[in-house]
Amino acid sequence: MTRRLVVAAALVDSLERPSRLLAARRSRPAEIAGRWEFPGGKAEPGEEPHEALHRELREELGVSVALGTELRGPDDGGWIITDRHVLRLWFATLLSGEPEPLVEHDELRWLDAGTLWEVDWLDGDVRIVKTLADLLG
Ligand SMILES: Nc1nc2c([nH]c(=O)n2[C@H]2C[C@H](O)[C@@H](COP(=O)(O)OP(=O)(O)OP(=O)(O)O)O2)c(=O)[nH]1
Repeated sequence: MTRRLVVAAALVDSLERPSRLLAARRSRPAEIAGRWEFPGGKAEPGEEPHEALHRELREELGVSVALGTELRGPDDGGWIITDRHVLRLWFATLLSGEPEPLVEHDELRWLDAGTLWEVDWLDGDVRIVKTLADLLG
């Protein structure tokens, strides 16, 4: 089965020395409402992953970002997050705008190494967060 590509951002305070990461709480759909994730969404057919990610962050958070490197995962470079979706994740920092939960999120939180597990991450994201935990200073 081909999984749908979801592109998302590990939005951090600094690409060189990240210490804080932005997590977003889903407000819908009901099955995952209240769980936390990396902001992002599905790439449209024919859309480049970077282009899709800039679009999603603009729509969801109202920000523009600079993209850094990709945090490559074990599943052909991506991260299988559900039966139907594979995630690709890029580091990013803010260029303009202050992130707001505009659509499909109802809360945002900046987390550091000490608070990373205070939120209830979506099941598929847990192993990604474990990998990121080692990178947060
Ligand atoms: N954006 C995002 N989605 C995730 C993460 N982890 C995870 O399991 N998912 C799941 C939730 C959804 O079932 C799916 C992504 O779909 P989405 O609803 O964010 O996509 P979208 O913004 O394009 O929304 P839509 O137009 O399809 O409603 O992947 C994550 O960290 N970020």
